Amino acid sequence: MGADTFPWLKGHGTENDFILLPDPDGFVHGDLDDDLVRFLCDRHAGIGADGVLRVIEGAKQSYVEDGGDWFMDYRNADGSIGEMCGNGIRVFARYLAEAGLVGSKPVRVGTRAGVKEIVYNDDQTITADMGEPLIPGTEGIVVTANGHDWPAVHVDMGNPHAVAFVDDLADPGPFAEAPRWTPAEAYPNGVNIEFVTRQGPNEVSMRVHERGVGETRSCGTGTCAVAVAATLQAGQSAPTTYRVNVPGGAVTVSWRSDNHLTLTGPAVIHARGTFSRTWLP
Ligand SMILES: N[C@@H](CCC[C@H](N)C(=O)O)C(=O)O
Repeated sequence: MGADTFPWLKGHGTENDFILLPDPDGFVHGDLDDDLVRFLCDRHAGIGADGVLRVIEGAKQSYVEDGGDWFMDYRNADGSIGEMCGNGIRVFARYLAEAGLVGSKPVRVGTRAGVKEIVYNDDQTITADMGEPLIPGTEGIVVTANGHDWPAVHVDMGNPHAVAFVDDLADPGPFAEAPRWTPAEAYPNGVNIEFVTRQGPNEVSMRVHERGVGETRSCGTGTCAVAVAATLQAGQSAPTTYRVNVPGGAVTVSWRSDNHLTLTGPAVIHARGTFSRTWLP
């Protein structure tokens, strides 16, 4: 279903890359087809990306009650739905600004994990209010990769995360296999797994294996989960601010005293084109 040809753009935030599909009225793509998402994200046969961000006017979508000004319909590269995407929302906000869709009021972006407010900073970074973390438990979860086991902290940022502190970021290995976790019931819908080393009192480095994608160069919700876990690990409490280094760059996460997290980082749009459905296999 959908139009024979449609416009696309590509952008990234700390090299977590996304294909944007402008669909203001929500009818170009109908209910976005998993096969189309997989094909677009394929790095060999398609355009290549970690996920797809469909841009729909908030009032014209029917996925959530409050779609904000603009709704971000996020899909992982395997076609699955992710409730929220912290790098994606900045790239989405960059697209809105460049397309002239932003007024003088802060933009409210609707997601399946609630509405998030966006601030455009003078230094060209973008800040998203990521809302409050849920911390279902800090004990009992173990992640396994490359023959090693690590205890992990469960932090939910609208989507699920398991954060494991490691001695060396090389330890989890090259992720030839997806890391596993126990108990299975902790994450019935799968999980994003972050491996973290502490670099200083307020600085950490991480690698991530994303649910529905594989290892990526960055994960914004993951950086927030990591900042929460690092704060707790250090015996600190909000307000804290962490620099979180990822393979694709660095972001700043603040855990404010009102319990909201803010995520600040870069976001760029770097390619655009027109896609023809006749190219689909
Ligand atoms: N890359 C994202 C997270 C995308 C969703 C995730 N893979 C999931 O399934 O929860 C980010 O920047 O937060």
